[in-house]
Amino acid sequence: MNENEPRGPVYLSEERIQARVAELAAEITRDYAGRTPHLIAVLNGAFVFMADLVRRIELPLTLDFMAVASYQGTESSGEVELIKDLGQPIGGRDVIVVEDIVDTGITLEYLLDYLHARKPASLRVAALLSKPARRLREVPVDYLGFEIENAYVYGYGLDRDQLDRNLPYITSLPAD
Ligand SMILES: O=P(O)(O)OC[C@H]1O[C@H](OP(=O)(O)OP(=O)(O)O)[C@H](O)[C@@H]1O
Ligand SMILES: Nc1nc2[nH]cnc2c(=O)[nH]1
Ligand SMILES: [Mg+2]
Repeated sequence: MNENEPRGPVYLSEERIQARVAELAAEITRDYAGRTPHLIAVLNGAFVFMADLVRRIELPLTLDFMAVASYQGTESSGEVELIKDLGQPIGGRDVIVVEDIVDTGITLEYLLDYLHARKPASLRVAALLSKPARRLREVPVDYLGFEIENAYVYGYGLDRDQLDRNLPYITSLPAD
């Protein structure tokens, strides 16, 4: 079998992802006209989405990365651990948090509390994927790529036991 063949159903093709990322970037470009947004991606999962998104935003911008972890394998531990803090202050900045997926919402809730306390001028969220069926915390997503059903997905930055983050499309684990 070809190593690059999808293992499960292709959930979202590379073409669909790229088209949607371009739409989100156009919305951000319109909404932040005249400003210099500061994008903060959440490592590791959001690194691919972040790289594609920023290259399509037609504005001056700055960016940073934070790292948190709450998942072991495919299950959330329910506790968020800060692994890498902000590299630059965000006081007075127009911050956009960039996430690959909002699942239970626990990670995003933690991040929004953490960032809000540092007094940005504004704070919004861009997430490629959302799984509303799994939500345990109510969290805002201002720029959403796709709402998806309750399946464990991977590829395009998202991992399957740390592997497959490099797939250019998104696929899913077959149901048990
Ligand atoms: O809404 P939640 O249930 O909190 O889940 C979403 C978070 O889980 C994943 O990250 P993970 O902690 O697995 O680390 P990773 O980004 O390094 O894959 C994903 O990238 C989100 O950050
Ligand atoms: N890779 C991956 N990470 C997640 N973190 C929370 N939900 C998911 C998911 O569906 N896939
Ligand atoms: Mg993550």
